[in-house]
Amino acid sequence: MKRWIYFAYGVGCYLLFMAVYNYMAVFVGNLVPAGWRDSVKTIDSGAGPLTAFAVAWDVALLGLFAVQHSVMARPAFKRAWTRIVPQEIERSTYVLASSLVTVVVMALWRPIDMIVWDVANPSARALGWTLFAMGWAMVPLVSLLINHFDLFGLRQVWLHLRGREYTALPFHEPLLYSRVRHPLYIGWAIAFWATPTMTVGHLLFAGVLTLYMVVAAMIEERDLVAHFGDVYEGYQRRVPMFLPRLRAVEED
Ligand SMILES: C[S@@+](CC[C@H](N)C(=O)[O-])C[C@H]1O[C@@H](n2cnc3c(N)ncnc32)[C@H](O)[C@@H]1O
Repeated sequence: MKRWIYFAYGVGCYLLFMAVYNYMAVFVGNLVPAGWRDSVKTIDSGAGPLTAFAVAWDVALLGLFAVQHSVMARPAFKRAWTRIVPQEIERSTYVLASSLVTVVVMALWRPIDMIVWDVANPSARALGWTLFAMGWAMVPLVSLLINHFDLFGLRQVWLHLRGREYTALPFHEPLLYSRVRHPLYIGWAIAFWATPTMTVGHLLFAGVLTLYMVVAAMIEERDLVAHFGDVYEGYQRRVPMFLPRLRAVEED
């Protein structure tokens, strides 16, 4: 019975994350039909002036997101945390906490409507939207490369349901991972930055989260070196963090 409860909990956390992820794309892209703009919150919905308070408020919300994400992902936190939360549902609980914090950030977000750029050319606008769609598609696709189901806690509850021991995933460098070490974060950055109309609020969101991902990647790599040892250190020497090397430059 307990196995089924854990499994249902894991699936529930996963489905909640998927719903939040889809709403986040709507939120960041302001993808709300005209008639619904008063009732569905987006990054730019409602008039919001540029004030020091609005900037501080939004940065504090993003700080909350960063702290939850990074602290709960650390091995030391997990060791302490799993004295309270069963090991099998630790990852699902992380996914649940991340989803709830993301909902809080979006719900309490204060839009700052001053325009930074607004592309007029229709082809350039279409290019902006194409990049936006690519970014939001890239995140789940890249997660499939390393192991989507482990990342979101489903593998853990599935193995438990089948009465099998959890095994940590091996190091690998499939497709994009052979060009850059953090393609998932590249996907997020594209999703946040690609827009034909950029407001100060949206710029703050994209800028702070991009900065956070750079710091998060450095912290994550310390754990990956501790976990995979020489293999990951060799990977660090061969493969750049975020920007792929151009072959022509490599051969020079
Ligand atoms: C949220 S994912 C982000 C992965 C990476 N930072 C990126 O942007 O693509 C974090 C987890 O992916 C796993 N991971 C990252 N790189 C990996 C690799 N090359 N091989 C296996 N697992 C990896 C680690 O377990 C890490 O905790």
